[in-house]
Amino acid sequence: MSAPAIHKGLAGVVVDTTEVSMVNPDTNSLTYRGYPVQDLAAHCSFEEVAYLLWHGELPTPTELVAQTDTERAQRGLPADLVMTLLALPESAHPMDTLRTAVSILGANDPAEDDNSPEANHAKAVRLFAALPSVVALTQRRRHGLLPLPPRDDLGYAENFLYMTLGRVPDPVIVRAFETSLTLYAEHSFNASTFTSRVVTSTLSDLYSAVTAAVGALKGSLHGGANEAVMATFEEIGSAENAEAWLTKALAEKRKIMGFGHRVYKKGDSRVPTMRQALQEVAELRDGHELLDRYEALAHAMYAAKRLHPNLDYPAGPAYHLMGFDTPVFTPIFVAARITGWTAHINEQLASNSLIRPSSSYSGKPQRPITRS
Ligand SMILES: CC(=O)SCCNC(=O)CCNC(=O)[C@H](O)C(C)(C)COP(=O)(O)OP(=O)(O)OC[C@H]1O[C@@H](n2cnc3c(N)ncnc32)[C@H](O)[C@@H]1OP(=O)(O)O
Ligand SMILES: O=C([O-])CC(=O)C(=O)O
Repeated sequence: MSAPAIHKGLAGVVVDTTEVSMVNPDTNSLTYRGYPVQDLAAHCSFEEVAYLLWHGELPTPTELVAQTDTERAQRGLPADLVMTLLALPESAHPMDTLRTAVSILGANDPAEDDNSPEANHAKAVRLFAALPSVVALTQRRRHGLLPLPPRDDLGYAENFLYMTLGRVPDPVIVRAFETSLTLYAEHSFNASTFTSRVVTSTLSDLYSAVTAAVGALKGSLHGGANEAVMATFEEIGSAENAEAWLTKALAEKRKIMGFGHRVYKKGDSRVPTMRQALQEVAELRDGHELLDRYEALAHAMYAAKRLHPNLDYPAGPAYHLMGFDTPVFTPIFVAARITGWTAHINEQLASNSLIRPSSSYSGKPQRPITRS
């Protein structure tokens, strides 16, 4: 019997179809429900993008108002959830706090085990509404500040920034932040989305699938890279050090976070849009020196390994200049990706098959128990 082919990391394996988004590395394009992500970032609010991912079409004004009303009404966190989150150790990573918050929101939802599309859509909007409050709570706690109540007179991105930073920043910052949310919202069968689909395929509940997806996104080979990028810029110190820093890091066989991608081998389709947003934030926030480090490392990396930046590379420094602490970068990614994850959860349920691949055994041959 010949040994089965092993698809390590499932690289290149097509496991299902999806109507949610298409990543095309040949044309370097990404579409959500058929719309190029760059066009969505330029012309639509993040709330409209969320609606599109969930429903397959952009909303009419009436549909958008209905979704907005539901979302704004659920932005606040229940007091007992706030108490529980504040009881976690101060050293807890904000991704741990967020993962715990999703789990508690699930335990408190009487419809947790209702897997109908309607019930799961209601849960998706509930998490979409609540997650910015959790992210804001974690950042404010790091500075000894109490959570701020949400404002229902502000759009999603503005309110997110207001609750975290304590004020609505310049419209340039709001727009750049909203762009990042749209770019982060969805990316086909990436590791965290696939995780959510694996959990869903067992007929578990949406909150469990999202909790698991948060865990998958935390890793530095996936969403955690946006935080690791900032650590890299701090280690480098200044643009002049970038090349020498990289030579040493590569000699030590380190992975350089924010570079490379499983699917895009000629560059990440989202990077030019986020690089432009970073530029605008840097101009407003005196970020030229950070931009110099960004360019110096990107050039050195291309020269050394022919590897391009992925979305986490411009997003990390952009969030830094907007005023977010590095440990809340990946939680922001969660708040955006909740839209894509939940669209995939309902798609998985609509045509479910248990996800359970096979393995090739490489352990000891069968043997009897022998005791002396
Ligand atoms: C939003 C997102 O999640 S985007 C991804 C964010 N993650 C990161 O930025 C982490 C850094 N990047 C990586 O580790 C990888 O590029 C991944 C995990 C994203 C993709 O990995 P894979 O598709 O498995 O690519 P693979 O690891 O086969 O890379 C091919 C070669 O390039 C090297 N390589 C790829 N990325 C990097 C990197 N960032 N730094 C150094 N070397 C790298 C690999 O070591 C490998 O070299 P080898 O052939 O000598 O072993
Ligand atoms: O697609 C991937 O493997 C990772 C990624 O870029 C994303 O999830 O946005």
